[in-house]
Amino acid sequence: MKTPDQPRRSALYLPASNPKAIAKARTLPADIIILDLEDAVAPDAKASARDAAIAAVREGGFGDREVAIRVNGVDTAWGADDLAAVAHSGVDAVLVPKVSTPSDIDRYDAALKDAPPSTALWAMIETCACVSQLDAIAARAETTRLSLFIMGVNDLAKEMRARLTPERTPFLPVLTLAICAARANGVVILDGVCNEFRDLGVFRTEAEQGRLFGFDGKTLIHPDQIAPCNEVFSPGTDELSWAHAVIAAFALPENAGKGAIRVEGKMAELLHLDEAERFIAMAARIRR
Ligand SMILES: CC(C)(COP(=O)(O)OP(=O)(O)OC[C@H]1O[C@@H](n2cnc3c(N)ncnc32)[C@H](O)[C@@H]1OP(=O)(O)O)[C@@H](O)C(=O)NCCC(=O)NCCSC(=O)C[C@H](O)C(=O)O
Ligand SMILES: [Mg+2]
Repeated sequence: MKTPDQPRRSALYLPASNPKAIAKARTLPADIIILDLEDAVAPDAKASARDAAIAAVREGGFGDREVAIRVNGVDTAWGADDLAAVAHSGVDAVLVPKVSTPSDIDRYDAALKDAPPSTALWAMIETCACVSQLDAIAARAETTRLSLFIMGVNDLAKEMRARLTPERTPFLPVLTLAICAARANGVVILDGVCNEFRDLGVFRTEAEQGRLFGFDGKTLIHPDQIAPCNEVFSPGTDELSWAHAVIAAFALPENAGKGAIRVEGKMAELLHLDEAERFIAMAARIRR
């Protein structure tokens, strides 16, 4: 059964116009599968890709993986038909592109008003216009189906006219702002894609940067990126051993009522106890 707090370490995009990729996705260990109707699908294939995505969701076979459909923007030639079709598909989430304002979220939410309550609204963070309104956009999680952000670094690079290098220097402030807005409003947030799908060294470095910044997981474009991504976004052996040590130390009678203690030569506060419990719960969910 899918739960709101299930792991979201890896989210693989695939063009919904590619039946081989859809079949393969059912066998891959990604936590999330995103059937794309937007930028990965050519204009002539939009309508048939929409039908293929809905058919794939209805057919199922994705197991515990969450399945999302990324629709075309509501103001494009295909957006309204995409939204009408996906609203009744029973998909786990509808991912909407190029959100710029809080009212964009309201428009997409209204378009999904007849969808089952289990269908979530996920939003791409990839326009320059959204950057100054990230907190207000994330705050729509309170009043709409919005529950997850995904960074769109390719579109952001295009709009900013920035270069997308492995260090991602021009984007770091936006990544941080988006993470803070998401965290302040209880929204899950996934990092953008790494286009270098043949160089897993570059991919791993970028995934580790995303983990360091605080993302819950990363979006992917190729099956080869799934295993390193799951590894980077799972609590590591060192983190789990530290988490168990913190929990054990706070449980000692001599530490009862204390807010700050010494664990393995370092300070641990009650906030670290929360963090330790989060790691252990996450590891248990991944094992399940
Ligand atoms: C990038 C690709 C076009 C590369 O394709 P190709 O060269 O054909 O890859 P391989 O030959 O290595 O493929 C090996 C097998 O794996 C299957 N495959 C490949 N990619 C996927 C996938 N994403 N999901 C499932 N299966 C996949 C192939 O079919 C081969 O299978 P087999 O023949 O049985 O061995 C291609 O990987 C691709 O299309 N990737 C996804 C592109 C996509 O969806 N892009 C849109 C999202 S990215 C984006 O827009 C982010 C954001 O909006 C932003 O602004 O940044
Ligand atoms: Mg994009």
